[in-house]
Amino acid sequence: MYFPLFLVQRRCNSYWEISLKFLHFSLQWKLYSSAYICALNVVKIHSRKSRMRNQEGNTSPYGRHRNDLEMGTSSTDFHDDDEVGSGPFDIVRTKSAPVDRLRRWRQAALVLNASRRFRYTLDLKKEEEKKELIAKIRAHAQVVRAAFRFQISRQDANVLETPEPLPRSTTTQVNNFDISMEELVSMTRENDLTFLKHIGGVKGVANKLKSNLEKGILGDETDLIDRNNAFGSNTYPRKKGRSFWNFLWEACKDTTLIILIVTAAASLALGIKTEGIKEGWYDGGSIAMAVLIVILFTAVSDYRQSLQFQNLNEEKQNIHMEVIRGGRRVNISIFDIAIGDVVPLKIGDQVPADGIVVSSHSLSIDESSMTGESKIVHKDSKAPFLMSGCKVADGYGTMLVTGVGINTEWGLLMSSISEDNGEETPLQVRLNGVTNLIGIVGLAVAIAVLIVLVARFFTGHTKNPNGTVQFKAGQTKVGEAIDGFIKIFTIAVTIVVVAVPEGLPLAVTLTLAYSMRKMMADKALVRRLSACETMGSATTICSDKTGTLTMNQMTVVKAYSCGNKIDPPDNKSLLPPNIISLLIESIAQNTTGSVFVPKSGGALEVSGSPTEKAILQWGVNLGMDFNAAKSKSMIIHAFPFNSEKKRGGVAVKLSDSEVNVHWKGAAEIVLASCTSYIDANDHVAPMDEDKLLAFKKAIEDMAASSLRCIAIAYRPYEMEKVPSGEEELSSWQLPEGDLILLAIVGIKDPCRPGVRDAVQFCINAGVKVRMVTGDNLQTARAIALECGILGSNTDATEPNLIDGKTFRDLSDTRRLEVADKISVMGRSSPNDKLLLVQALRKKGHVVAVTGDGTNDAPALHEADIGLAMGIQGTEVAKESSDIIILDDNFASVVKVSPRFTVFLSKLVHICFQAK
Ligand SMILES: Nc1ncnc2c1ncn2[C@@H]1O[C@H](COP(=O)(O)OP(=O)(O)OP(=O)(O)O)[C@@H](O)[C@H]1O
Ligand SMILES: [Ca+2]
Repeated sequence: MYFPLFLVQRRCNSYWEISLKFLHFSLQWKLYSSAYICALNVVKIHSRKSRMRNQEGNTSPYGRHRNDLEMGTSSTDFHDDDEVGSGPFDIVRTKSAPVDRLRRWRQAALVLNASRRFRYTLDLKKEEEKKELIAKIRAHAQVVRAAFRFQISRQDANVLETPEPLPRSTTTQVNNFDISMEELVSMTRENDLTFLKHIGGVKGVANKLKSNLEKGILGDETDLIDRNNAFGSNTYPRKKGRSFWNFLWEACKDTTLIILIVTAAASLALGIKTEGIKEGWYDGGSIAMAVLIVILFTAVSDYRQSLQFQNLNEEKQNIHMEVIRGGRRVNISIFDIAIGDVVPLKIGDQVPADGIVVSSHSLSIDESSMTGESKIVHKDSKAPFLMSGCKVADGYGTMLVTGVGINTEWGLLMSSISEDNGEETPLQVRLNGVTNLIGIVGLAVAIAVLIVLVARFFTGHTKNPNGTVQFKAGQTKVGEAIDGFIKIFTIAVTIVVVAVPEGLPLAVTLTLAYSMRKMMADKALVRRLSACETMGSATTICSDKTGTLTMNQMTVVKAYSCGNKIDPPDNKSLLPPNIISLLIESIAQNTTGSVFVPKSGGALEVSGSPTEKAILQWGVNLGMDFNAAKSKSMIIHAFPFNSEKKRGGVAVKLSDSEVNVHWKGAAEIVLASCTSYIDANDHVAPMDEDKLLAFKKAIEDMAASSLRCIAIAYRPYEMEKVPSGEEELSSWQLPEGDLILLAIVGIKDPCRPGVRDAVQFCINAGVKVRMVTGDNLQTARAIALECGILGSNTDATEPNLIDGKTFRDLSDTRRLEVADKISVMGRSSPNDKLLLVQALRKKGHVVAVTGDGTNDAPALHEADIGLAMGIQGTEVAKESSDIIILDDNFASVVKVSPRFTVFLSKLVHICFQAK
C-alpha cells in the first residue's frame, strides 16, 4: 500500500522526497506484477484441482461431445463441464465461454472503475451490435439464396419456356471491358443465372473480362491497373484506428484518476491554506503530477496496444493463395486478386472473392460464415455462384472472379465491423475475483478508518505537530472543523481508491501483449491473447508429423512396380511401356497439382501439395508431358483425396470411350483393394499370396526407413455402367475394389533440423511431445525415433505406439487409461486426434495441438491451445487455432511454449510439490 502512505505521510521537505514518492508509485506497478505471478500460482493450482475434481465425478468422459463426434464436427459454442456449478470467477477456460458466463463475472465484480477494470476484455455490448449487423447482412444473403432457389426450381419445372426479359442491358461499354461493374456486381450478388446464361455462361463472362478459363488473366502491371480501375480492388475500407488524443482523453475519464484529481485539489487547497504556498503545495502537487504521469503512461501504452492489434488483424486477413495467371500458378495476397482471375480451390480454402464456378469436382462450400446456416452447399455449373468469405468443405475446382472488395457481401461485412481484440483470459477473470476480495476488505478498512479518525478528531484526541489539540468542542470554528473532516475523508477515500487494485487484471493483458510482440518475432502469430497464458501451463503437445516435424519437401526416392524394385525410381528401362503410359495418365489426371512449362524454356514449375508435387515430378522424370497427358482423356468424375479415407480417385474417359478409374493413396490401404498387378511382361497378373506379401514387405521396408508410401492403382470400367445423368454422376461412388496395382512409391520427407533439440527441450521442461499423424505407423515410428519422441526401440511398443483404428475401437474408459502413454499415433483419422485430445484433457492435461488440415479443425478447437501452420495450413485450420506458426516449424512451437512454460510451470510445480 504505497499510495495511502504517500498521502498519510503528510509532509515532505525536499524535492528529493517528491522524487522518492514517484519511485513509490512506479514500484506499485512492480507490486502488481509480483502479485500477478503469485496469483498465477494460486489460480493454476486451483484450476488444476477443480479440473481433477470434475474428472473424478464424471463417469463418461465423452458425454459432452458425443453429438459432435457423431456429426464429425465440433460445436463452436460448447459449454465447458468444468465450469458448471462453480463461482462466477471460476472460468477455467475462456476459450468459447458462453457470453452469459462472461457477463456473470462482470456483474459479480465490485467495481469502482469499470473503464479500467474491463479494459481489453470482450466488449459485450459491441459484440451484440456486431452480431446484429452480421445478422442483417446475412439476411440479405439469405434472401438472395432464396430467390436463387426459386429461380432454379422454376427452371426445373420448365416454367421458363419463353426467355425472361433481361433485367439489364448488356450493351453498356465501360472502360476496356465489355461488361459494366454494375452488371457484374448485381449478377454475382443476386445470383442471376438468367443473365449469366444470356451472356454466354462462365466462358462468356471470361471473354468479356478478357480472361481465359485455363490460363487466367495476363496479370502484368497495366492489366491489373486496368482491372482495378474498372472494377475496384479486393480490399475494403477499414475502420480507422483511433488517434493518440482519443486515448489521452479516454485515460482522463478514468474514475480513479478523477477521484485522485479531486483529492489533489482538496489537498492543495488545504495545504496552501494551512501552511502557505511555499510549503503547502507538496502533497497536492505531487498527487497531481503522479496522476499526469499515469494518464500519459496509460494513453501511450493503450495507443501502442491498439497499433499492435491493428497490425495483427491485417496480418490475419492477409491470406496468401494461388491464382492462375498467364497459364502458371502464382502465389499472391488475397488483396491482389483482380476481376477475371482464375483461382483454383481445394478443401480448406477460403473463397477469396465473389465468383463463378469454372470447373468442379465434388465441390462443396460451407456458407455458414455468410448465411449463418450451417449447411454445406454443393456447387457446380447449375449452382455456380460462389460467395466471398465462405470455406471449401470438400472437393476441388476453379473459379472465375467476378466481384471483389466492397462489392461483395464479405467486403461489406468486413468494412462495417471493427475487429475487436478484447478478450479476457481465465487468469484475468480470477484476478478480478481477487481484486473483488481486496476491494471489500479495502472498503471495510476505509470505513473503519473514517469512523475511528472522525471519532478521535471530534473527541479531541488528535493534535497538530506543535502539540495543540485539533478540535475543541465549542472553541474550534465550524470552518476549521470542516477542514479537519475533509482531511480525514480524503484519507478514507484514498484508501478505497488505492486499496482496490483495479489495474491488477489489466497487468495480465499488458504482460501478455508484451509476450505477443516477442512471439511475433519468433514466427508465432497470436490470434487469441489468452493462448499466451494457457501456453504457459501446457503439459503436452500433440504434433502432426508432416510439415511440422518434417520439412514437407518431398521426393520420390524408391519405387516398386511389376513386382520389382525400380532402381533408381525413374529408371524407365525397367518399366514396360503400358505401365508407363497408365502411370502417366494416372499421375496427370488424378492430382490437384499442375506442371507449368515456361514458353521461354527453363525449369518446369511443379505446383500442388508437397505429396502431389513429389509424384508429379516423378511422372515428369518418367517422361510425362503434363498438358498432353491431360488432353488425352477427360475426367468424368472425381473423388478428391481426404485424410479420412486416405485415398483419392478419378474416372477418366479416353478418346475411344473407354473408362479408367485411377486411385492413389496410402499404400497399404490401396494395396488391400488390389486383386491383380501388371507384371514385367506388361500383362495383368493375379495378386497371389506371395506377391501380396512381397509388396507388403516392400511397404514395410520403405516405412521403416521413414518414407511415406503411396500406391497407384487403376481399373478399366465399362462405359455403360457409368451413370449418364448429371445428377446421378455427381453422386456416383467410384468403384474401389478389383484394382490393378501399377506402382508403390516411397517418398522421403526429411526431419527438420533442430527438431530433435526442440523435442529434448520440451522433455526437459516437463512437456510431453506426442506425434499424431495420418501417415503409416512404421513411417511415424521411424521419424519419432529420429527426432527423439521415442527414446529407443524398446519404447516403440503398444500403447506407446498405437494405430489410429486400435485407439478408436477402445472403450471410453480404456481409452482414457492409454491416452497418457501414447507417444506416437499412426494412420489416425482427424477424429482420432480429437478423441486423444479429449481424453488427455479429461486426464487433467493442458493440451497444445498442432495441425494443418481442414480435418484438424475439431482437434484444434478442442485443444487448450490450437496451433495452426501458417504456410501449409488451410484457412479452416487457421481459423480454429489460437496461434499460427508462421514458418510451420516445430522448433517455433517450442519457442512459444518455453517463454512461459519453463519459468511459470516450474513455479507451479514447486508449489505443487510443496503441497
Ligand atoms: N495427395 C495425396 N494423394 C493420395 N494420397 C495421399 C495424398 N497425400 C497424402 N496421401 C496419403 O495419405 C496418408 C495420410 O495423409 P493425411 O492427410 O491423413 O496425413 P498428413 O496430414 O499428410 O500427415 P500428418 O498428419 O502427419 O500431417 C499419407 O500417408 C499418404 O500415404
Ligand atoms: Ca496434417
